[in-house]
Parts: sequence; C-alpha cells; structure tokens
Amino acid sequence: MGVGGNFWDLLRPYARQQGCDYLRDKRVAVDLSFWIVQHETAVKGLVLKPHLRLTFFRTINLFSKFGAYPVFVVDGTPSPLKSQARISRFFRSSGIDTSSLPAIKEGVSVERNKQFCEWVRECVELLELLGIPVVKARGEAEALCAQLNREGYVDACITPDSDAFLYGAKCVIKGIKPNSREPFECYHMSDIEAGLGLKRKHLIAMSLLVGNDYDSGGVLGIGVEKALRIVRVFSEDEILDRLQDMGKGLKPAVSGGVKSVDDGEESHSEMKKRFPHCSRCGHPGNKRNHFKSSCEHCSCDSGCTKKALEFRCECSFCIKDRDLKEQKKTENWWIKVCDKIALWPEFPNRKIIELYLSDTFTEDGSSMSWGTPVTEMLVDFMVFKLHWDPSYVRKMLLPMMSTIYLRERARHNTGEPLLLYDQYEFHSVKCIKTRYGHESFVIRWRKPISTSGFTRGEAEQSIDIWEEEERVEDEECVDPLDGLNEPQVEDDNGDCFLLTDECIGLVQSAFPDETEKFMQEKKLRESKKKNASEEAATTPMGVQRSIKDFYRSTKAAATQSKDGGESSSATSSSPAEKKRQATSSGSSSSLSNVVDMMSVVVTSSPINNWRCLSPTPPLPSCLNGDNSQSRRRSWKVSCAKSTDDYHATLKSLNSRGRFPRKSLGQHYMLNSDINEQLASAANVKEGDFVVEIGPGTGSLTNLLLSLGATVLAIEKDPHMVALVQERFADSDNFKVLQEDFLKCHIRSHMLSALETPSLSNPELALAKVVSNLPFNISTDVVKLLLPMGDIFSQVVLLLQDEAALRLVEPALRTSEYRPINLLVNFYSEPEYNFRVPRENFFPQPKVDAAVVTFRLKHPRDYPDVSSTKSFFSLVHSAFNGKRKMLRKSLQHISPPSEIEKALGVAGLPVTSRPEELTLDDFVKLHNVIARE
Ligand SMILES: C[S@@+](CC[C@H](N)C(=O)[O-])C[C@H]1O[C@@H](n2cnc3c(N)ncnc32)[C@H](O)[C@@H]1O
Repeated sequence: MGVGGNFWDLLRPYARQQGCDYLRDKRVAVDLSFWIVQHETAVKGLVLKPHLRLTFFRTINLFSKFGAYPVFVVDGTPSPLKSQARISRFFRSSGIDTSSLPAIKEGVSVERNKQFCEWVRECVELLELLGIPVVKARGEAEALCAQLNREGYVDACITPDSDAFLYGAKCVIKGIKPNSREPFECYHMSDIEAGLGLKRKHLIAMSLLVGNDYDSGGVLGIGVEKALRIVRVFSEDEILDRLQDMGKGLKPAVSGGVKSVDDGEESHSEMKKRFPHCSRCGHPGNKRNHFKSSCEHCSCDSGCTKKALEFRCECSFCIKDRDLKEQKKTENWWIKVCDKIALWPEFPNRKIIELYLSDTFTEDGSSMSWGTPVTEMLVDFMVFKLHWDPSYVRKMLLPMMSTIYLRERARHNTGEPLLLYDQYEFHSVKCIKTRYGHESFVIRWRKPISTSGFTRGEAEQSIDIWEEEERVEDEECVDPLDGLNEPQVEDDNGDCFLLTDECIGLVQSAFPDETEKFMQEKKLRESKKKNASEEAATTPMGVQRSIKDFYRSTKAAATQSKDGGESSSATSSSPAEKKRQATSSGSSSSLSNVVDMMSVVVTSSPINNWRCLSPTPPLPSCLNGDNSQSRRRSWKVSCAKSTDDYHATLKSLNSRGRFPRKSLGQHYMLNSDINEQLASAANVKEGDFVVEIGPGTGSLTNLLLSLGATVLAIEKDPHMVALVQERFADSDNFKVLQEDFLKCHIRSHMLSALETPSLSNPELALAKVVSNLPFNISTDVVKLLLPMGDIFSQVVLLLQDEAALRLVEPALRTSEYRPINLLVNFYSEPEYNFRVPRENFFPQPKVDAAVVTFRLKHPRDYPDVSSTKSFFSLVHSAFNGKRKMLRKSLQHISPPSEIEKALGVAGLPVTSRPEELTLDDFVKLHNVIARE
C-alpha cells in the first residue's frame, strides 16, 4: 500500500515513461512479495504454482530482455506498528470498534500467513538456482529496496509501495509488464522535488497526515490535497517539528506569514468609505459624479458604462481588499487544520518517523553478486514443482544463458571459444527483429556436430522463421504472467541452430567483427532488394504448401488406399486399425523414430513442408539432456486418446507454461467419450475432410485423425498452434493454420482444396466441420458456415446449452424466436444431440454445453426465393418491430394496405406479427411481395 489516499495520482504527472532499454546494465531491487501478491490476483487457480511461473519468466525477462541485474528483496519481520495497523484495518472493515483492542508489544509481530511464507520460500529457492541475489530485509522489503537505492547499490527499485520514497528511494518503478508495448512508469525523487517542492521529510509528513502502512487512518478530514498544502508551508528541516507543535495544539506561524487582517491596518469599512466606487461601472468614484462629469476609467464621452459580469476593479484599493480577503480565508483554513490535527491523539507518532528515517534495514549491500544458473538442479526443481518438461525448462532458460554468455564474452573479449550450454557456439547474426517497438538481433547458435539425425543431403532447405526486420504483432491480450518469447530452432542443411533474441549493443560489444559483417551484408541486401523489388514481389513467400496441394495429396493417398494401392502406413489401415495406431502412437515406434520425431524440425518429405512454419518446433534432442526417454513417454501418452483427460490436458498446457485464456474461450474438453460422440454425430469416417475450429490441445483432433479423416485445423492462439503442430508432427493428414476463424476466408481455403479434379463427385468433396467452439464466437460461426452447403455437408458444434436450445428449438410466439432461427432453418436441418455438463471442461465454464448437428442443405435445396438477400432483408425488417404487426413494420417496403393484401394472398392473417410466421410463411410472403 504505502502512503494513503490517492498519493500515486499526485505523483503521476512526474512519472517518466520508459522503455525496456532503460534498465539495461542497471541494478534493480525488486520487492518480491509484490510479485507474489500480483500473481494471486491475476491468475488464481488457473495455473499450477503461478508464483513460481511468474518469478521464473519475469526474472529471465528482466535479466535478458531488459538487460538488468535484478536483486530480490524479501520481507523480514514486520514492525509491530504495521501488524497493529493491519489488525485495525481488518476490524474496522468488519465494523468493530478498534479503540479497545490491546496494543501489540514491541518485538511481537504478526507474520504473514503460512501459505504466503511457503510461496516466498519457493521463489527464493528458484532465484538462488537462477544465480540471482536475494537479500532479506530486517523489516519491510520496500525499505531495504530504498536503502540499497539510496546508498547506490542499485539504480532503481521495483515496488508499488509509494512509501519507498519515504525510506529514501531515488528512483521507483511502480510495475513492469515485459510483454507489453506500453512503457512503464518511472518516478525519480528529483522530479518530485522539482515539480511538487517535496523532499523526503515532506513526504513522511504527508503520510502522517493521510495515513500509511503503520497508521492506516491518518488525520480525519485531511486528504492528499490538504496535506500537500500543509507540508509545503514549511521547509524540509522544520516540517516534522512543526507537525509536532500542531499535535500539541499550537498554531505555528506560516513562513511568509498568515497575517491577521487587523495588524495595524485601517479597517475595511473605513477604507471603503474613503474610496467609494460607482455601482454602475464599478470604477472609483460615485454614480452621480460619473453621470454628471463622466468616469475617467470608462472610455466614453459622458456618464459611464455598465460593468460586465466578470468585471474586476484593478484600483489599488480593490487589489488590497482582495488580498486581505484571501489572507483571511487562509488564516481561517489554517486555524481549522491546526485544530483538526490537535484533536488527533499522539500526533505525530515519533516511532513511525524513526522507522522511515532508519538506515538499518540490512547490514551491507556490497556482497550482492550475480551467478550462473545451476541448470540441472533448476530443471529438476521446475519439473518437480511445475511438472514442466525438462526440455521446456532448458529452452526457456536459454535467453538467460545466452545473455550471460554474451556479457562474459564482452567483458573478457579474448576470442577464446566459449560454448553456450556447453554445446553451442555463436554462429552469426540472422536478422533484426522488432517486437513491441523494440529492436533486437536474432542470433544463430550452432551445434558443431549435426544432431538432427539427418544427413545434409536429406534435409530441406533452411527456412526463415522471421522475415528480415519483421514487425511482430502484439498479442491481442497481454499475458498476465509475462510468458517469454520462446527461443526457436532452425535446421539448415543438417546443421541445427538455436535462435535467440539479443540486445544489439550487447552483441556488438561481444562480437564486434560479426556485427559489422552483418550490418554490411544487410546494407548490401537492402540495396539489392531495392533494385530487384519487382522480382521480389512476385516471389512466393515461405515454403508452406497451398491447402489445395495438401488436400489433393492427402485425398489422393486416401483414394489410393481405398483402391488397395500401395500407400503410406498413415492411409493404408482400416479405421479401427488407424484408431488403434493413433491411440497407441509411439508404442510401436522404434526408439530412433521417436527421437527423430522429437528432434526433427524440417523433415525430408516434401509432403510435410508446411510443418516447417512451426513457430515453436521441439528442441533438438541435444537440449533434452538425457531425457529422451521421458520425452518419448510423454509423447506417447499425449497421443493416446484415453489420456486426453484432466491430467493430460493440464500436463499438456503446463509443459508449455500455458494457462487457459478467457478471451479465447479456452475451455478444454476432458472427456474423450464426448469427443467420440461429437465425431460420431458428424459420422466422421476414413477419407473425410474435416475442418476443426480451435483444436486447443488437440484432443478432438487426435480422435478425428485416428478415424482416418484429414483435418484442417484453424486456431487463433499461436501457442496452441505450436502445441498441435508438435503433437501431430508425424501425421500427413493434418494441417493447422494460425488464424482467427471469423476472419480467415474459409470459403477460399476450402474452394482451393475442393477444386481438385479427382474430387469431382460432389458427395465426396463435401467436407465437415467438427468443433468444440469458444462460446463467444458461436453465433458468428453459425452465420458464417450454414450458408456454405456447397462446401460442407455437416457442421457439428459444441455450443452453450441455452444457445443451442434457442437455435434449434425456438418456440413460435416467444421472444426466443429470432431471425437467426430462420437463417438456421433456411440453410440447414438442425438437431440438438445431447447436453454436455460443465464438469467435462477445464477450466469449468459457468454454463453447460450441448452438441448440435446442422445438416447443411445443398444450395439447390434452399427454399425457393428469388433472392436470398432480399428474403433476409425482409425478415430483418419484419423483426425490427417485433411486437408490431407486419403491415406496420414493413410499411417502408409497401403501403400497409399492400402488405395486408400480400398477407392475404400468402394465406396469412392481416394482423400477423413476425414471431407468428414459420419459415414457409416468410417464404410465401416474400415471394408475393417480390412478385408485386
Ligand atoms: C473451447 S476451446 C476447445 C479446445 C479443444 N478443441 C478441446 O476440445 O479441448 C476453443 C479453442 O478455440 C480457439 N479459438 C478461440 N477463438 C478462436 C478463433 N476466433 N478462431 C480460431 N480458434 C479460436 C482457442 O484458442 C481454443 O483452443
């Protein structure tokens, strides 16, 4: 908390907005408990041990992305004053009289709850394994942060506690969001001093008046504004003594003087008599004289002009008069505040002042040092505590390791070969990347010996994961736990590269020659690009196969297998066999197959080219340490249908450090039986082409593939895209697009797929949609998909139960009957299959779901209307005035008498209202009106 009232608002105008480079090479003291409290509010219950996850990611971000040297500060024993204040606050909020509570004795304190202490202990353990210094304060963490800052051991403190300034901090950062384009607020004491005229003791005085951590209430009736006015009256040297005087009931003279109005001055009424003013124009003189001989101040020939509303006389008498009134007001105000303060018992509390001015929060800050992560122990710790995959821990640690490497190299630039993770050598600068408006180098680290399991000849050409100077879009929603940009893996002609983002300046000082070389090549490339810009524009980007090719080849393979021709193992088996294969995928694989599967980024098969675009391909086995066995096991498990339950889903998410996002409607299916029923509602069988919206962790996808379908998945969340890409990396019948389904032009994707000549049989060509949809996009998806009867035969969706009922079984003459019901019935035959209780999802939604099948009508079977556009326009107009009769709501189309006539011809009562008409009725009415 810190200083009470809206103290931060008072300081906000003096905040400097800083970007992440601000902290580069700076030492920062971080108040650890604040991070822990923050995670609690952000993601309570959504991820396993969020305090550890957040501390891990944020520390690495702070260290590598921000380039800072963090030192963490943990709370010691809180002062009894603070404990007392906390208890009083608690009782006050419960409406209990706090005056009768016994005072807490010196040396006795109320510790934070046990759970919180355990979280802190775990975080400290993690930080120590990361090689980050942790210091324990005697009392408050922010006090020690401030002391370290004041004594020059650190350059800034990260804490939201405004009383850091009272403890003497020079620079306070209120909060940092590493994954945000937003700059962070940085407050310098020197700016506050210059802007508000407040020094440290002034701030202490303000906190005594408005409340602070040790005295939550402050003086009744004094807020931040008033306190500011009071403390500014005195210099820093006098302020605390003057407050003491006021506490004793004295009214100290205000420097500059709040003089009494009577002090040797002529009385106001006497002065007014001596200097009369005209009631008409307001100037000196009286009205009669002005009328007779005009006013010398009014610019008119005779008399005077009537004064304006905002008129202020500027004669010396009036100026003095106003000053005196102002002085009187100030004097009265001063008397009032002094009286208020005098009423407050034991004001000011000397112990609080002493606490803020104390300098002994720890012995010495000079012993802090930054080490290197104890990798193996750290991996064990994260695997044990968070159930993360060892390779994931190593991968996420990489930015920190590479920063340490580059710093080390820059410090002792001996040219001696150093290895990152004891395995990788610096290879080259790949490109410049811009993210959140911040530029960094993408560095290639090379494993000298090929580890991919492929010989050079077999591997595909290298793939640019990023375009040169690519502008990476911000994620739509900022991760409240500040996940890291995952390092990437690249396979180039058999050589395996790790790619990391690094600070340009740091790389420059570590590898000046290589940086120079890159900059020159870049210049050269740019000028070449300029010359050949037209050529470049026509060159196809990337190596992803078109959906058409993808569909054509997989469909052809399926047809071949049906014909009994020679085919790959993925297409040759029966559905049952396939199901068995998919559910036990990996169990029959040889060890080398599995290792290949885990370590290969680019396979040699052209059919899999599109897989190369994976934003987060698996780490090469070399980074998995000795863990190939456990990776293999987890892969096998995650492919098995029966394990797509609670633990598999959690494990799957945890292994990537993901937690479900509300904004993306991420409620994962835990029950594989329901997935089976979803698939059977769509009658998915071998050779089917299925579009899946939002595959998530891939539980439904796995089933669809096991049934022999070809699956085109569309997923908005890049992390989930990476997850399913990795999970189904060995399936030729799977493709995932990272797109928002509502914006992805599904018609053109599908048309290009269905153009395949071998699919000229329309029945064969019709695809299906099967999806456990995010509830918030379901209506839009229905509106988008149902009119596509020329492409899809069935759309089977898991919808919110209530929405499903409203779509499928709306009762006529009720408010539930809406234009969407006519759309649904116009384009499809809907069927409510079954209800799915909310317990089957993780995290559990607040409502139940239901499976609905929409059997799409082929366009030739749509109700016979001359134009669907005009038909739906009529429907919408009709429902515009729902309670109105149609003769009224459609009068903008034809006069009411004409509408009545049309209703009659259609065999409907002239008094019809929209909610009384069936689809057939609307069709008849539309056609009559359209004919006329
Ligand atoms: C309800 S979850 C279902 C996940 C998975 N199919 C399952 O059953 O466990 C919805 C999925 O859709 C994805 N999603 C959300 N909005 C999307 C959109 N506009 N386009 C494509 N996918 C989206 C989410 O990221 C999430 O993976």
